[in-house]
Amino acid sequence: MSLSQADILRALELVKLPASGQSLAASGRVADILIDGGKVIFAIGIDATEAHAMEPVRRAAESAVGGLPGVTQVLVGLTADKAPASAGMQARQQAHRPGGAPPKPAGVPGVRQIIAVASGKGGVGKSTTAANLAVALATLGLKVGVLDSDIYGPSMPKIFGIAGKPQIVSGRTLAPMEAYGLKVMSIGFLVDEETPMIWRGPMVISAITQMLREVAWGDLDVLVVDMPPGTGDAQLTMAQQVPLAGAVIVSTPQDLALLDARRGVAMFRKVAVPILGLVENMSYFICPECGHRSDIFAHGGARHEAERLGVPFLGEIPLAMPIRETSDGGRPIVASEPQSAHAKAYLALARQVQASLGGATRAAPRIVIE
Ligand SMILES: Nc1ncnc2c1ncn2[C@@H]1O[C@H](COP(=O)(O)OP(=O)(O)OP(=O)(O)O)[C@@H](O)[C@H]1O
Repeated sequence: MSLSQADILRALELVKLPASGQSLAASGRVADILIDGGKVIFAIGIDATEAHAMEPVRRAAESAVGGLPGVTQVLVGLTADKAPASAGMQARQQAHRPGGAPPKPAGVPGVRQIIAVASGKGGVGKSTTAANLAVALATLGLKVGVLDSDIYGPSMPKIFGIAGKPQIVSGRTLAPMEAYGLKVMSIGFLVDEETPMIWRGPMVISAITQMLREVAWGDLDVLVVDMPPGTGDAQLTMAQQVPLAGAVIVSTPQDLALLDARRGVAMFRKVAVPILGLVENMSYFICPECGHRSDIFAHGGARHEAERLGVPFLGEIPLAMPIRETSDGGRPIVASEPQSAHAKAYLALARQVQASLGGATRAAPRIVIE
């Protein structure tokens, strides 16, 4: 017998909301129920300020539906349609909390620092930079993890050449995959390529929360989070809900990409995440035949932009065939050709990041209304 939406809602009648005692099924908060064989995915709509209070409801909903005959897997996300940056929301938060500051996201046990690698737009080489930066940080002696939260195009399984699915270690906790001495978790391991529609956008926030907190990361010095590209609500909420020590913004040197990078810097500033700096990717081209260097995109734009914005400039990564080939072939260049000039560019970047992390402390996130 196949499962229906009515079956799911019946199971959710047993789950009560903490404040009102109303059943979750009757609350009108259940949305986007997707049934695929024994796999059930749905969302619970929340106000972003309720994320903490509603987590037990999310778990209860998962176990209620998980108990239905025929259900093999359940994924439930808390979705806040709007980033909690509206004036009304802030007023509500201040009314509830005498200090006025929204709660600081809890740290992840065992993980010393979490950094985001972000870009204002897609296709600038954010994931390639994140992967090589992670390997370079490990080369410097740090214990490093990579969390690929790019719901629009998770690329870490490909960049690290990882096939298969993570194993469950206990309850809901997953073991991260491993590659080149790094612990790696990707939304790409968890969601089928055909499934993502409802995960995209708001669902991304609960997906990343689960990947942060329900993965056995063990002891890590740095967790590098590959963010989804862009500066929309999902990214803003993520920047606010992950306890970030800082953000690295990747841009190419063209004016348009730099404009987007500026938006990226503004987004992290809005939620008081320190900007570790700007990286210029595809900065210049060195001809593999003759060694001649060409500044294809008028290189240097990101350095000027960083100066203008008052953020550190972290370095330039050339546009180079070996970077693309190794990245697309599952062998990031810092691991596969560590002596190459290209790998050294990433190592220089990693040294800068390591140095700025030494001093970076996370202020309590504060939403600034402009
Ligand atoms: N410095 C570089 N030199 C040559 N190719 C590069 C470089 N950086 C990235 N690439 C290539 O550009 C393509 C896009 O890179 P990548 O997937 O890292 O970008 P992204 O910004 O994460 O993209 P998306 O926004 O789609 O996730 C890939 O084929 C990658 O191998």
